[in-house]
Amino acid sequence: MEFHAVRFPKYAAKVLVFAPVGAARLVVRLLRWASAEDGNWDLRQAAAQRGDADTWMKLDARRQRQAKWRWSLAAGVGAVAAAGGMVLVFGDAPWWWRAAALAVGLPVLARAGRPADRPITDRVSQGKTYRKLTADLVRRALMSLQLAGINSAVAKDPGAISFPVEIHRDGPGHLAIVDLPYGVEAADVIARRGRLASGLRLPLDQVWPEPAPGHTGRLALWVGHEPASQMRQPSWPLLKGGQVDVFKPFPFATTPRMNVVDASLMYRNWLFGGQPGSGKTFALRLLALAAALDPRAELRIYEMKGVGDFKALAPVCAEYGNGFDDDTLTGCAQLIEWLYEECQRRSKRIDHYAAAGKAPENKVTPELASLKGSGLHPLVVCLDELQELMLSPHGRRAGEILEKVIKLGRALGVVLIIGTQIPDKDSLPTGITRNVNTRFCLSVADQTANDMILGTSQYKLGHRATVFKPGPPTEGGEAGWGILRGIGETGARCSFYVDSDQAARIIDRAVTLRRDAGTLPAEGTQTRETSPAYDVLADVATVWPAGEDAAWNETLLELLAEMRPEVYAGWKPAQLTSALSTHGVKVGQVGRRIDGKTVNRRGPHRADITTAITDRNHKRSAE
Ligand SMILES: Nc1ncnc2c1ncn2[C@@H]1O[C@H](COP(=O)(O)OP(=O)(O)OP(=O)(O)O)[C@@H](O)[C@H]1O
Repeated sequence: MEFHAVRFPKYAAKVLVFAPVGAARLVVRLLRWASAEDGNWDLRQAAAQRGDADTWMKLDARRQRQAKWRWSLAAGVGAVAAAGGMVLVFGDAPWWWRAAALAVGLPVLARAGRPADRPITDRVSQGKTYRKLTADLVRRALMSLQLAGINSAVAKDPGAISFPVEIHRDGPGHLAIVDLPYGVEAADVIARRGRLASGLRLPLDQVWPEPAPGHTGRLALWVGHEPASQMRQPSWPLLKGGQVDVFKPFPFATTPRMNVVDASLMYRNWLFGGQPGSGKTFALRLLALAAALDPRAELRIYEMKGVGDFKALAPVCAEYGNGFDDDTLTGCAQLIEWLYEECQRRSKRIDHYAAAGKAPENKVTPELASLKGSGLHPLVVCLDELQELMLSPHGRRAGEILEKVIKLGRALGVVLIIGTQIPDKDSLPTGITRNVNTRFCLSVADQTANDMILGTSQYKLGHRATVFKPGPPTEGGEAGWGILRGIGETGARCSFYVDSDQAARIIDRAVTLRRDAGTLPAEGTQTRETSPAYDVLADVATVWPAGEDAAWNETLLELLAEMRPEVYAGWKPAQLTSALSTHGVKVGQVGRRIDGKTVNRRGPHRADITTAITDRNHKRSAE
């Protein structure tokens, strides 16, 4: 019934189209019948071909006799129909008479008018498999999972699976809240989503088990009327128009029930993880597009896969890098260093505004973000495929600094958005994972990857992005689907889909917004406001203590700080070690005799510094 109810407007339109055709057809049929031509047509034809005029005359006389009464009957029917029509149209019959006549008459006419192969109503058997969720069905499906805990409990007590709330309609589907037998966890069921779907005889993406609040044995099983892949996700509400305020929520994804989930950028850091084809880049790009639609937000993007998924955004970026070559990775590492300095600059500015009473809680406010010259405008930095940087020689230091930036940046208007394919601890330092507050885990291969992205124990709690199939929906995959944690309740979400052409059109709008606001970066100028430039190799060589083959980091730092306090003041020895290591200089133990005793501390050898400088000069002249 419900199936037909939703299709009523479609049926009504079809009826209106086919009814006039049907009326004409019926009139033609009536006239043919009245003329009685069809009755002995074949016999008359045969007689005519034989030249048997006598028989033909007899047959035709018979036809005429028949036609006579049929014509009178047809005329009668015509007169009654015409009179009835006149009364309905011009008479003072009550409105519901007319409505009833239309309700009965039009479908009859439409039935006569429709082509034989196009029924007015859709056949239910052709529709999607729709199954009203009943307690019996859920029980049967749960039993089919072959979970010992469920089956043995139900064998003893058929009421071991209970429903604290009656199964009810919830959006375009039904929701069953299920209390599983004692000791069975909702997570055990969620891990067997495929079997559960089989038990319900439904496609996988129509069956959405999730942990329900209350206790770990409580399952929220939502079953859609249609598979998610067949439900048309609405297009991104910001596709055609609109602006974003990064301090306010904007649409980001939909739930399986097609409810819109809003996301926000300010005071957040995002981590996107997933295997190739999971839709990670598209989801991350959606956030970048949203940021582009706030003309105050400065965008800096590095995509280290090198395919140019973010190229459309380049015109609005203050900095954009694409690739995994040495230069791009170095650029990204320098951006991270710059971010850390920027955080320090911003925290001084915040102090200044806090003292003036303009930054309560020592946080960037929308007012400060909009204030030209405050230096506290939103800064959105996207680093996609971060594993490329982390696994490069820049990785260690970049990881350390990025962790600091994540910790500091949130209150300072710096939003970091990170995407990675490989979330192991070398590709994504745990210091970073621990400090992000919003995570979107798309299809991943295993529990480890799941928990690296979503956080410890999430897999155990039933938040499992392993259930999603990678690949675009056109090929049966579930790209765009993932578990979103940190915004509202943790659960399965599908990010809005915006293809590259649409992205380019959105950026056209963003360019206009930024041109009007005076924030469009001038073409070809990728600027970073920086501290005075420094070259650690050259600086170390300059301050090198005369006559020494090796020197302690501490000694060097003292000399460096004297030479360039604005750069080196406050550096820790480990910082010098890692700065030198990015240039290939190894820092080892250096022994010195102090008060007659040998003291070992870390430091570089002069020869290594000289070699590194020579190598660099060679490389530069080769380029
Ligand atoms: N939300 C979505 N809805 C529908 N299709 C999507 C969605 N997101 C992505 N896709 C499709 O899936 C494909 C893969 O997406 P994407 O390139 O973002 O994957 P990825 O996880 O970044 O993969 P890789 O790591 O290889 O770059 C895209 O070509 C796109 O067509």
